[in-house]
Amino acid sequence: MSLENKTIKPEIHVLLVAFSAQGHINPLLRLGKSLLTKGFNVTLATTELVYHRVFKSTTTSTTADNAVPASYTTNGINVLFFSDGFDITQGNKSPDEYMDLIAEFGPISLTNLIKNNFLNNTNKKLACIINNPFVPWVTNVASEFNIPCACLWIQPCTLYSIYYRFYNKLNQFPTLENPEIDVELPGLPLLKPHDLPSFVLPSNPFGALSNVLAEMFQDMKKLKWVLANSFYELEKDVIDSMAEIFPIKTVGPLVPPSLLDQDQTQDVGIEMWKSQDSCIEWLNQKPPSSVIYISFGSLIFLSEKQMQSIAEALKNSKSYFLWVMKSKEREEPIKLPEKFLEETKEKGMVVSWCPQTKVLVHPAIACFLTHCGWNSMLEAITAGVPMIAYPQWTDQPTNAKLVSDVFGMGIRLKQDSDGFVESEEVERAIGEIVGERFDVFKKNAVELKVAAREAVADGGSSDRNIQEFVDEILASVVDDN
Ligand SMILES: O=c1ccn([C@@H]2O[C@H](COP(=O)(O)OP(=O)(O)O[C@H]3O[C@H](CO)[C@@H](O)[C@H](O)[C@H]3O)[C@@H](O)[C@H]2O)c(=O)[nH]1
Repeated sequence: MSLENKTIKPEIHVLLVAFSAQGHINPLLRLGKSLLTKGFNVTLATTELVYHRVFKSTTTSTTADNAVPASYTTNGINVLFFSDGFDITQGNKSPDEYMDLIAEFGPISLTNLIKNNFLNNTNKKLACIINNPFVPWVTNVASEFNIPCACLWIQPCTLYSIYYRFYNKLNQFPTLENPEIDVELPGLPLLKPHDLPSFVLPSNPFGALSNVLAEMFQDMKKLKWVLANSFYELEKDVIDSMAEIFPIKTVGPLVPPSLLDQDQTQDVGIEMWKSQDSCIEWLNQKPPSSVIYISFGSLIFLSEKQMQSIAEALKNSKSYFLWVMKSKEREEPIKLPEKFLEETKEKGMVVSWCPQTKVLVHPAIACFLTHCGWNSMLEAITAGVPMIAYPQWTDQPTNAKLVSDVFGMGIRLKQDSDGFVESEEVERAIGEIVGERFDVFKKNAVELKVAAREAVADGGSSDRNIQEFVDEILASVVDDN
């Protein structure tokens, strides 16, 4: 079924609502792009904070310095900004403070945005709202207007299953009294406490974020669909295990089109930092599969001691390396371990931000030392690059378990109880992954790379799921009329 062969008069709109983070916005925008090609009108609503941090530099708004434009368009998707109550002139907020603020101001701002942009216009039919985790209140706004709501889950389906079962008390998890128990869940290998997401551990210090997840998973009835940025062939067993409980439909990988051999000019993703593209020139001079790429995503800043330990390992290893070392603030100079750059100038390059997806597909890359953020992992999977997992918090420990024990495309570093990794361990892991076992990891990685392309190709599992979702939205519009 397509929009053209229906006799619906008003324009059919889909509204995407994203939390203020690049890793949340980009998968939603890419799903929006697919819906655009199916004939829907697509709008992204995100916070004014995102406008100031990301879009401001790319718009040609003539408004006063801190004023937010009424709307903005990126590759066919309309972008609207709503207030999260955050005043950018007042400095940063802790995650807990920010979650409280957005939960208080978000629902009112979004309600007004929907009324002003959709409900006051009889030519527009808002057929579906799609949110993502960390803005669970969006489902309440949608149900007040009686608009069907979907959630795009932006972590592995494995995490969806774990959280669903944990927050609804379906299985046994570690407790304060019994912190060391292993967890056995359908479709997954046995999970030790250090394989579990930090939010489900009794030691979890991230109260507000965990509460927001609890709110989502304990009140799923307002969600008509749960979609996932993953693909069926990657997490088949765990997806099947949720089918009878609360199904999740994979629609990914929602990665830049270039990673899937598609037209990159059609990408809708945003970038939080300007990348140092000179690293591609540098990679061009290196032999195939000779460089270790190291990056810990957009949120994590390692301790000085940990950076020294990794630096020591890179200095001693025989491989070349490309290391993304973010500065806390964009303008600040990067803090490098003493003499490190000088000692390694023949074999390494350090940048503050790189074009990661171009780096991962470069033939010179041998493996990726990663914190296991799900966007980075999906990019590595689609590029067919083996990984060394160095997880820190939230979903990352479980993602690391997937790398080593489910996807078979890498190994996890041995960490002490504080998460610290000794330099010898990093050196050992690099030796292991680029040594004898490289061919096995690479073979598994390439198989998943092929499966990812098949999933998004015409008639593939994700393509079929998107079409099914589209048909169901259209059916609900027709029922409504
Ligand atoms: O130099 C760099 C480094 C990173 N990236 C991009 O930045 C994104 C990083 O995303 P991700 O790997 O998901 O890491 P985080 O930004 O840390 O993501 C947060 O959000 C993810 C999705 O919910 C979770 O899986 C993570 O644990 C959480 O930390 C990726 O698209 C990278 O391509 C660049 O473009 N250049």
